[in-house]
Amino acid sequence: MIIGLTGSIASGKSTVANMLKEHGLPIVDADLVARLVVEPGTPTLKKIVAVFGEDILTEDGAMNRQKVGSIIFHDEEKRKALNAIIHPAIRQEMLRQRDEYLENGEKTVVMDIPLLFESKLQHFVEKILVVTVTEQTQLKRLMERNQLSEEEAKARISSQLPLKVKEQGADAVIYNNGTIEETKEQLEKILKKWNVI
Ligand SMILES: CC(C)(COP(=O)(O)OP(=O)(O)OC[C@H]1O[C@@H](n2cnc3c(N)ncnc32)[C@H](O)[C@@H]1O)[C@@H](O)C(=O)NCCC(=O)NCCS
Ligand SMILES: Nc1ncnc2c1ncn2[C@@H]1O[C@H](COP(=O)(O)OP(=O)(O)OP(=O)(O)O)[C@@H](O)[C@H]1O
Repeated sequence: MIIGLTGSIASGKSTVANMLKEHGLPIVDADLVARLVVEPGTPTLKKIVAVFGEDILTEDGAMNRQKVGSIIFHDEEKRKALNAIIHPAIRQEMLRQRDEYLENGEKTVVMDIPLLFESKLQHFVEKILVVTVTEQTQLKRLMERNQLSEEEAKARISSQLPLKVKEQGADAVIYNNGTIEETKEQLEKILKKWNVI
């Protein structure tokens, strides 16, 4: 079974992905893949520089993530331009990793894709698991984790579809406002229902 794990920024996807890892399930992580495909020397980074300019590089030729983030989360056109360059490369590498796990005999693969709904990737997966929180919790956790101002955190949140919309498209929802233990209990119930554990 291919499980699509999604939610929105700081809703708790990585927290749940770690719990899935503890069950021995393989994870294909879109955020990690997004880092891989822009490593220095990659064709994707060259295309990004051609559009965004040399200013977005650090001294050692890597993509300056903070700088790119501060541009794209405040400018929809720039975000679309970045997505158009980087998303095809991310998709290709994610499918390669998924197929490798399946070829190695894994029965279940988890694809952690923050933008599953925004990028209309529902067809990549068989079951959709949405990790959700209230807007208040999301804002608080994002500001704390990334050391962002309220304005910066809100810009990031509003660049994604509302969590309420994602909940409606889910096969199962985990409400991650409570303790980590409560989240773990919800996850285990769902995995049992899906015969994964
Ligand atoms: C903008 C970048 C450089 C910021 O890097 P940074 O290290 O600060 O954040 P990180 O990569 O860990 O992403 C954190 C979260 O931001 C959100 N996010 C990232 N990119 C986007 C985007 N294009 N649109 C909306 N939300 C996004 C996701 O929820 C993601 O989980 C980076 O996120 C990036 O390269 N984004 C484009 C690729 C992408 O769309 N990634 C999302 C997964 S496919
Ligand atoms: N149940 C919880 N109780 C307290 N803190 C939590 C809980 N779940 C997650 N957090 C914290 O909230 C922050 C966001 O969680 P996490 O990194 O798992 O979100 P995410 O959805 O993967 O975010 P992103 O899309 O930005 O990568 C982290 O600092 C995490 O430690």
